[in-house]
Amino acid sequence: MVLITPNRALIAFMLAVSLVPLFAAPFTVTLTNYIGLYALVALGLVLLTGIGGLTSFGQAAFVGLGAYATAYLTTRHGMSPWGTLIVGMTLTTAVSLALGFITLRLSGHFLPLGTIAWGISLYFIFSNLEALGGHGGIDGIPPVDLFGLELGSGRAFFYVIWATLLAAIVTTQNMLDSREGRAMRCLRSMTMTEAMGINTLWYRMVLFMIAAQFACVSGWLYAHLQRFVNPTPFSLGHGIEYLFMAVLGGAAAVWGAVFGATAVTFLKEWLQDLLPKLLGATGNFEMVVFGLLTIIVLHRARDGVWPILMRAFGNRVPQREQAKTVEPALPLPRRDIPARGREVLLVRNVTKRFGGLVANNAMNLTVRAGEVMALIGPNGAGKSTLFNCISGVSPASEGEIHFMDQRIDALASREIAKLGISRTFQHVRLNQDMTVLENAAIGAHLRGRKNFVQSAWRLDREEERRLLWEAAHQLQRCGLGEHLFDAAGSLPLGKQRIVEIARALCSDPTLLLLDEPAAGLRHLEKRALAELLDKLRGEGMAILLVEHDMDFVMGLADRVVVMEFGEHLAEGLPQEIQANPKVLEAYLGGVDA
Ligand SMILES: Nc1ncnc2c1ncn2[C@@H]1O[C@H](COP(=O)(O)OP(=O)(O)OP(=O)(O)O)[C@@H](O)[C@H]1O
Repeated sequence: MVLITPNRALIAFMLAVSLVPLFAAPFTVTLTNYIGLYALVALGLVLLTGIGGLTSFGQAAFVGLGAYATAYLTTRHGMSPWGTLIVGMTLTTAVSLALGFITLRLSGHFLPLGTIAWGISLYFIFSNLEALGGHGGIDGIPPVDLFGLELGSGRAFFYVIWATLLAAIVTTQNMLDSREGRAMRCLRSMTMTEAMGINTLWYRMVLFMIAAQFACVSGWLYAHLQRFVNPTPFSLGHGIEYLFMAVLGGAAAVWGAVFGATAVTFLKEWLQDLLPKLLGATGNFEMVVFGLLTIIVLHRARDGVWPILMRAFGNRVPQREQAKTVEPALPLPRRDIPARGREVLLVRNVTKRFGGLVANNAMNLTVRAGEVMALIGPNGAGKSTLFNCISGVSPASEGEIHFMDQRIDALASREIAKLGISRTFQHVRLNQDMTVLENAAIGAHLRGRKNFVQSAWRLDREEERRLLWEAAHQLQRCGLGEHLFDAAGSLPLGKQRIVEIARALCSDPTLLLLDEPAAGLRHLEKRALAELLDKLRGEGMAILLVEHDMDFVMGLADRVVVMEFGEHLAEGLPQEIQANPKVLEAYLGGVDA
């Protein structure tokens, strides 16, 4: 059976599309032009919604911005269409960054509401501004001139539209398959992503801006295809239609945008013919059908139709072809290792309150380079809370935390990650759909520099090889060498915890915080983990671990701190702790005493 990979599908699809202007009827050419324009907008929504988990109803307004910018500037000021494209994109950048900066910092419904407000406002601006022609719009938009060739007809302009869409698809796929793309694909797990040093607000802004740019370019193309603009195609209703295209096609699949745009365009044509005949009246009845279909898709096929089609055709790689080898590369530069025995972490009188509950009460702790410190205590003693305070995931209410002589208790978790603290989570936080290798590589994010533009144009390949080589190396050290290309979600939970350790190691940390690393592991796996941690200690790493498996802790830790009810109960060598009556009484309930 011939495997239909996304790249093969892309080539076959583009070949088929390129024949349309040569053989198809004018109506089909027009329809295909519109599909290309819609797909470009839906592609932006795939990034925004499917990848970033953000919803925008305002994409039609960005299309309008691109269309009106060129309509106004070419007809009123005689600018060249290429010049207006730059103006439109600059304007879009400014608006999307401003809108994103205001709404993306706030969680919940602020972005959808903000984009609705933006969509409505712009529509009314287009409709009411005299200079923009009001409801009547602007006509007489000149055709685009390409290398002296005037692209006046739909057939001539066809290739410009589809070449633009192709470039957008390829660059989007490139970007997603990179350090920048991995960060974007993890944006739904904000706590983890920030703890890996990634500025999630920045990446949400970037996604919002890219989606707005795709919409703006679509608007520019639309204006020069139609040679006329009016406010109707840029209304909120059309913003919802774009969203429907992305949801129907598959908001997480780049190809879902093309499929969604094609399906909705044909469906709309068909319904606009059929429904008036059936109902005996005219009106936008197709919108009712789209509304019902959206509910069905969200209920029955949350990932949209595209992944279902791909599975039906035997391809189980949802987004793109993935290489199954890791190319050797130069090792990444490492940070200086502190001298063995140097105090790396100092926790002084840290208190953490959740309302009236005191989860940590005046906790004290030190961890030195080249030692494994275990933090133990019964359930609910406050161990994970202390981890969260140290790593900046949830800041302490009182007290001081110092790392390598620098006070860190007021820093955000991504700033703390930059200094050299990396952690795992009690409840595993991996992107289940990404490969084990990609998940581990998230940990190395801060060791790369290339930005999303460089990634989109594949100018990051050397760095990418080094990052993936590092991720593969750390996974191999952790005993996961044979799982590099498995989806992280396919591994048993115990192994997923080890992936988290490899991810933390990819950041080349000075201090490693491990929250219950041995949970869910079998005996031999625990032994291998203990050997790995022992090796890391030997290399000078400081390790603080929370663990309930006493055999594991007592066999590995240099020192143990015991917590109870959020307080420091005891501290000492493992054998001292095992013999401490307070610990036996309070922690072990005196069972073994
Ligand atoms: N975000 C939160 N909001 C309110 N209470 C919280 C929050 N996080 C933790 N707590 C409470 O703080 C206390 C300490 O919880 P924590 O998870 O730190 O304990 P733990 O020692 O890690 O327990 P376990 O070993 O079961 O993981 C518990 O009573 C818990 O319910």
